This record gives sequence, C-alpha cells and structure tokens, in this order.
Amino acid sequence: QTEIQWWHAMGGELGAKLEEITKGFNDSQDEYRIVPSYKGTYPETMTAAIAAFRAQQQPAIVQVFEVGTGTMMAAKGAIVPVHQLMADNDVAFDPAAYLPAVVGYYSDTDGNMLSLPFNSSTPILYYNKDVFEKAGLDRDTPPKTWAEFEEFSKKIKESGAANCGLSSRWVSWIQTENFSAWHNQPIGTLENGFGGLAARLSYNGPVQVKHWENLKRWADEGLYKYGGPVAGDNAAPLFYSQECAIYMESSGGRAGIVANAKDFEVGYGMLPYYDDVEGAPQNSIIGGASLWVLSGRPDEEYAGVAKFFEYLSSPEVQADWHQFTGYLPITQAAYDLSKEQGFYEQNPGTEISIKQITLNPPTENSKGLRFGNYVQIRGIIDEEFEQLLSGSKDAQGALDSVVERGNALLAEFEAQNQ
Ligand SMILES: O=P(O)(O)OC[C@H](O)CO
Repeated sequence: QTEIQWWHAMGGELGAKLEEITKGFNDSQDEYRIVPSYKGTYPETMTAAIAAFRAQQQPAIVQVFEVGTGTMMAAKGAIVPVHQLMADNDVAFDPAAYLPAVVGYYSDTDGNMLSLPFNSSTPILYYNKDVFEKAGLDRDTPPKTWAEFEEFSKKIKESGAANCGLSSRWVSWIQTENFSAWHNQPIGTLENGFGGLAARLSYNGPVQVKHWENLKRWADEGLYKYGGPVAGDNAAPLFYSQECAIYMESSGGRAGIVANAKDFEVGYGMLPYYDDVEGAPQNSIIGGASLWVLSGRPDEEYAGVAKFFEYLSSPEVQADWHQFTGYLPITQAAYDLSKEQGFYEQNPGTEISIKQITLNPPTENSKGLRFGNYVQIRGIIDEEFEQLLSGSKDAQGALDSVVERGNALLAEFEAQNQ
C-alpha cells in the first residue's frame, strides 16, 4: 500500500469532517492510504510545507489558503499542476465542472487549473435572532447596509440586549479585500494582480478609508470589538457568548457556529454595504483554500493523488462537505445535488454564500486577487489596523502604509520572479 501525506489547516469540526472524508477514500480501495496531518493555521501550514520542501521532506499534498496562490503559482519547479497530474494519470478532469468563480481563481492565464479547489468560501453575516428581538428589532431582518448596522447596533447596546454590535474575523480578508470587491473598488492595479507581477496594491481609496474610519469609531463607541490579527480568532467567542450580536465570518465557519452557538437562534445575511457607493453591492470573492501537489515524490504517489482528487470532486463527497461545513459547493453537480436533496429549503441561510458570490458578473475589481508575498502583506494589514485602533494613525495614514509597505514586497517578488 502506498502512503500519501496530506498536510492541512482544518481544525475543530472541519478537521474531524476532513478525516471522515479521507477515511471514506481509504476504505473504498486498498492501493493507497491518504494520511492527513493538521499543521496549524493557514500561514503555519504553508510555511511548514515550504520548509519541508527545502529539506526534501515535503508531503505530496498541501492545503494552501487562497492568498498563497500567487506565491505557489510562481514556484514552478516545486509544484505539479493539477491539470497535468490528472492527464499524466489518465484520470478524467473537466475544469468546466467547477463553479466559474472558483475555476478562475486557481487557473493560469492559459486557463489551466493549477491546484484543486477543495474548500472555497466567502464571508457572510451571522446574527443572534434572540438578541435582535430583545432589542426591539425584527428577528428575521439582518442589517442590509452599514448605516443599518450602526442603527441596529446602537439599539442593541442601548437596550442592554447585548454589549456590542459586531465582532468580525479577518480584518484583511473580510473588512478590506472582500469589502473592496463588494463595493466594486480596486484592491490593486492590473485587475487585482491577475494581469501580472507588475501589479501594485491600491486599496487606500476613499471608500476603504471611510470604512476603516468607521470601524475605529465603532470600536471607540463599543459597537465593534476587534477579534485580533490573522484570522481574528477572538471574534467567535464574543458571538457565542452573546456579547456581540452580529458576527462576520467565512461561510465555512458554519459548522463551528452550529456546534457552538447553542443558546440562541442564528440568522444569516449578506455582508452589509454603503448605499451611497455606486455599484455596491457587487459580488463577494472567494477565500478558503485549494490543494497543491508538490513535486519530488515517487510516481506511485501521484497516481494515488489523482484518484483521491477524483474522489474529492465527486458530487456526493463535495455536496456532503459543502452541506456539513458551509464551504461553497465547488462544482455545479454538487450544487445541483444539494438542491435536489432539498438542503437549502431545510436549512435556511445556507444558500446566501452562493447568492452573494454570484450576485453580479464579476468586474476587474471583484474576480479575486493574485499577488506574491501576500501572506506577509496580510500581516502588514493587521499591524496597520492595530495602529489605527490604538490611535497612532488615522485610517488614511494606516491604509497608505499598507499600500506602501505592501508594494515594496510586491516589487521584491516581481524582481525575483522575472
Ligand atoms: O476560513 P476560510 O477557510 O474560509 O478562509 C478564510 C480566508 O479566505 C483565508 O484567507
């Protein structure tokens, strides 16, 4: 039996489900055994895989979050493109089977898919229906705009129904990158980096500045509580404990929310928008991760990886993963199967992620982003946001610094990958 190592970043409910799915593959045949290993957060998993590759101890499969895509695509000798893996091993593979928003993110400029989309998400709004009712709000109506968010949050706080309006994970992914796409504002030049390595960041425009300014003001007024850097792991407990009534998080956070938000009813909504911004709401962009195949492993492992990827993409496995986790269905067939099974009717709110990501045909501002060194740039966003919260910079100053420091890293990446 050939053992195949799979490094991933899925903890908690997601990790348990990932193991169950892997077991399903292992039990279905006896030639290959996939061995999943949890390597920590997304940045930790990616760093571990790069270090392992240098030491020639790399796993065959590594899960890399969406913002690592630019770096992985540039690491040509280190990866086996998925379209090539499937062709080399005679496993049927049709990129057209995947949802367009997902395929585009992981394909090169010739339309070849380089990694396998596995867990694609988009951020949505979750809220505490019971707290809304206690505050005298309609329990079935989440805020549609940021103005409504402020109005509702004040009512919630003043009535004593809860202590705060909002906690949010990922200031970078949700409140900056998705915020930009949702308002049809550029994240960077050259189609947010899809147009080549000469692209530079530009998300310091007036719309993003206004939003960061508001987040700071809402933090000062107690309407918003910061969840911390990187993923913002302190945000979830604030929602579960009913301290904050509204929570912004990945659609893939649903499994955790269902398991942890026990004492109240959870409602779902789209991300709020500023209604004075032309073109908003546009469409949100994907997050989550894809599976990259690393080079330098024995041939028999690749044959097994190709079979495993075929299994992971089957409508039944994808639909099960999507329905349990809240990640997007990835393929049209998994989406159709979920509809046929009546999943969305029986589980209100679960289709919001799909509706939001397909709300309008994507513009060059809302296809996603593709930049090298972006894991480090995410760190810069967190640092500058914390400077804003502490009062040592204003919103324009903080976002100008993100762009300036981030662009220095992009210039470095461009020079290294000419
Ligand atoms: O929580 P996830 O897996 O949906 O990922 C969120 C972000 O996209 C990570 O960059």
